[in-house]
Amino acid sequence: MKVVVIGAGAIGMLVASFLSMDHQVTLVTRRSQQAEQLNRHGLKRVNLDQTIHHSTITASLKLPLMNANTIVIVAVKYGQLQSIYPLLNSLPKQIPLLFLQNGLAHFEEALTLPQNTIAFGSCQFGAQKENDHTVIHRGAGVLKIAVERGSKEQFSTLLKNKNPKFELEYAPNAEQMLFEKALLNCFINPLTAILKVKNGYLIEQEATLQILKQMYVELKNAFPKEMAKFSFDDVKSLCEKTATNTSSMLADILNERPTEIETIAGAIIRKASKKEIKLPTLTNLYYLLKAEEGKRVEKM
Ligand SMILES: NC(=O)C1=CN([C@@H]2O[C@H](COP(=O)(O)OP(=O)(O)OC[C@H]3O[C@@H](n4cnc5c(N)ncnc54)[C@H](OP(=O)(O)O)[C@@H]3O)[C@@H](O)[C@H]2O)C=CC1
Ligand SMILES: CC(C)(CO)C(=O)C(=O)O
Repeated sequence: MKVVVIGAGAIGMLVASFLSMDHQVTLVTRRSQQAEQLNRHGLKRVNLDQTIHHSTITASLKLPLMNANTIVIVAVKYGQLQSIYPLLNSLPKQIPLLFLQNGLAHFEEALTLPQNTIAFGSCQFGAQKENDHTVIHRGAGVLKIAVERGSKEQFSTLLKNKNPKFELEYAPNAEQMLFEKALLNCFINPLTAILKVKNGYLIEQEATLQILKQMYVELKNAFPKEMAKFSFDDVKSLCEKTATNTSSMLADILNERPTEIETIAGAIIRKASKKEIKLPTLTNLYYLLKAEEGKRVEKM
């Protein structure tokens, strides 16, 4: 089938690289230099075991011609979606869309698009962009796909993938899946971005472990049903599996880009606040991260 991936960042390049092993993939970039690099050198993936895979994909600034057998995957950051919505709006209604953002804010926005089939993904793995044509796989984990509207069948070819290095699975409820992932991101993303450490560091140090534990107790108190799905060991396990990853929020801080703090921690804090429950640890991390983002504005 034809797969169009919009956004050639860490996740877009990793997903495009794995899917190109079975499908015809077009990677839509924002910058012409990146499209040129990808078309000249190909897309290079550094696997978990350090082996190298070269993928054959087409890179382009524009969307390719699509047919009934095309899926569009949106792999830009939440803050960049606003610039993509007009493009998605203009696509035929029959083209299924799959959104791969972390956080909660894109859920309702995506559902206002006219496409018949809208799905959401939850990436439980790490990816790091090394340069415009190289991506590093940082931690094994599944890509969960939940179809919120329309036909699950449109994703069945994609889900037939049997690559053990890149597992895909259906999740029954998109909103729940995104909520659970956002909770997990609350443990890893703000703290790694504030401390400027890789994910694994959080469970190596007693001090950071204590912060994670405190946050676990507070989140469990606020969201007992959702938090019942994972134990503190699951939080540790995600840190362990993605130990060498630069979290997506740390990557934003290091590259002086806006972070996804609002759609991740902000959204969770607001949900708790609606229940009149405070999340002091997460709220402190939220403000520290905002202060870190503010520093960049001052520098300019
Ligand atoms: N990285 C990770 O380990 C994980 C990330 N995620 C989530 O996946 C999502 C993507 O994150 P990630 O890949 O890390 O982000 P990146 O910042 O690495 O990639 C985003 C890409 O989108 C591109 N882009 C922005 N605007 C447009 C546009 N209008 N048209 C085409 N491309 C555009 C950017 O291009 P340019 O470079 O030119 O600005 C960039 O390459 C986020 O929601 C993140 O939270 C989830 C799990 C793990
Ligand atoms: C899975 C994890 C924690 C990987 O770093 C991630 O979602 C992110 O970086 O945003």
